[in-house]
Amino acid sequence: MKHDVAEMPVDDDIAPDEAAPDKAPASLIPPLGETAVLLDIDGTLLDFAPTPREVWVPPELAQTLRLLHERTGGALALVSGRSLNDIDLIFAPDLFPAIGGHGAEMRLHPDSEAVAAHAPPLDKELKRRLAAIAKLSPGILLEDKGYSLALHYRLAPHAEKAIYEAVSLIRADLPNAPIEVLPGKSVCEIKQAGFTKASGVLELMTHEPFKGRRPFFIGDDVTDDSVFAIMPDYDGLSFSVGRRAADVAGQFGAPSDVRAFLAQLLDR
Ligand SMILES: O=P(O)(O)OC[C@H]1O[C@H](O[C@H]2O[C@H](CO)[C@@H](O)[C@H](O)[C@H]2O)[C@H](O)[C@@H](O)[C@@H]1O
Ligand SMILES: [Mg+2]
Repeated sequence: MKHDVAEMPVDDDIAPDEAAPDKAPASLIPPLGETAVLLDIDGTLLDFAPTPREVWVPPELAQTLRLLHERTGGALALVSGRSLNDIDLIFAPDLFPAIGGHGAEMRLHPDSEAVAAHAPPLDKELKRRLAAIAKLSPGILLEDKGYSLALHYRLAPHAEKAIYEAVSLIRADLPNAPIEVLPGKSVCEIKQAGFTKASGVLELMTHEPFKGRRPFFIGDDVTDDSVFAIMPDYDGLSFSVGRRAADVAGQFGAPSDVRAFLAQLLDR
């Protein structure tokens, strides 16, 4: 069985588009007091690692994020497919405002316990059926994010087709289930429908200190396209990483370029 086009996985080794601006000049970004900094995590701030738990936050990046958070008056948010809990563990001891789970969760202030949840958890029985797909091959890793379940195959690339086929069969069996399949980088994720990174950002931008600012967003994956699409609504800018994308103001080759760019914003 063939994958649906919408379910096709994404290659994380695509060369940057030669035609797109290959730099994101810091001069495009408004003064830090007027902008909101919105950042995807994996493949944008952080280099890919063999497994989700093995990512590493360079100390220089942590310091850059702290300073940007301070100098934007708190208007810096991480916008990730990861759960908020996971984001906090990765960046510990730092806490940043964040949208987690592809828009399922949001926390506005780093010192706030309040997390707005925008979806019920994925059905338990469905999760069990999806989890059984991991039995297809050693190396397939399960990541349970509550609102979604991710099947990672970076360590079992040969299993990609079989994973998507097995997921398609389960979906076909549940035509009315409010779920969708998100293809990612060596990952097939099944999530509740009804929220996206963009719906999370739309809500975030209604709150202080984000409200009224000109945001910029940097992201690497197809799940980031929904946020690219809404940046013009705020007179904002988008930048992609390692891939071509519509309507971006520039693109970075790799996360190391993004880290250097963010550090540069502090020197202006
Ligand atoms: O939206 P993001 O912040 O970019 O998160 C996307 C997914 O990132 C993580 O998986 C990816 O990164 C792992 C660590 O480098 C890598 O091993 C895996 O192959 C990638 O797919 C995370 O585990 C997912 O939950 C996020 O949705
Ligand atoms: Mg990413």
